[in-house]
Amino acid sequence: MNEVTEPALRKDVPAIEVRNLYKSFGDNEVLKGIDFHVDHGEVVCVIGPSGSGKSTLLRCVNRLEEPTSGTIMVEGVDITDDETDLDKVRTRIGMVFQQFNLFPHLNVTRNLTLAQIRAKKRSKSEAGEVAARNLAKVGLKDKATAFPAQLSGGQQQRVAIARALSMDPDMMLFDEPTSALDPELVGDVLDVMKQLAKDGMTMMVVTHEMGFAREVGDRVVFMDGGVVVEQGKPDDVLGNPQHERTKEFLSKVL
Ligand SMILES: Nc1ncnc2c1ncn2[C@@H]1O[C@H](COP(=O)(O)OP(=O)(O)OP(=O)(O)O)[C@@H](O)[C@H]1O
Repeated sequence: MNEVTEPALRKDVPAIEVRNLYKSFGDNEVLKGIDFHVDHGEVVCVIGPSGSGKSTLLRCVNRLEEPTSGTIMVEGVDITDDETDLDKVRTRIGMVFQQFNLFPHLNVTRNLTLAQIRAKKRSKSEAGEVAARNLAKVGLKDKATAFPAQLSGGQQQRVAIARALSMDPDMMLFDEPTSALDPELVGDVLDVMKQLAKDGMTMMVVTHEMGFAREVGDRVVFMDGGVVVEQGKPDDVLGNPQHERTKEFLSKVL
């Protein structure tokens, strides 16, 4: 079986580039002209109040939501163009959700190998090797045969990260990956994400973890009311915000 290989990664354009993006759900205009980008190897943390459109922006980036208008380029490919083969682009994007979305009836290894075998056409043994390598990366080598229900929420989220990594993504999107976790389990997941960032992974992280944004983010983007209000280096946006809306939000969360 020949593994499916993807076209070469374009480094001369941003990993993600969003231009003038609008998204409405019925009468509710949630994104109102967003310009946003993530460079290769960059960690961009998107923060903002509940309902500001952070998750919707992230979900538009791999077309889990269809934008109302605007352009989204992923590694130079226009994913808002109807002619684009979305599946090919999606395989380059690893996605981690608030709810871990593991298959409950499959053990950890099978959770990691299923998509590799189906979408990447890897053999079972090859997929198993990749799975083992990524489980080791998230510190869960000893859980290969466990079922999701036997794991803590933090362990399940680390399995979800390992599953995404097993598809060899060029970039990872995280949608509030620690929001569903008990506080004492959050650190282990953030540590795995920190290591990924150190290894050079391109990351877009929607998060309420301001400590993570400050320590790990290369750039922080503050959204409110469906627009990007302010963005810049974490120490600037979080430590010396320029806009009243940013100041007001940070006064509540820091
Ligand atoms: N599938 C959907 N159908 C209808 N409305 C939606 C849908 N998804 C999101 N919305 C609405 O879009 C708005 C923005 O939601 P979104 O989840 O993007 O915000 P958020 O900034 O990520 O908030 P939170 O931090 O609470 O997750 C909300 O008013 C929400 O109700």
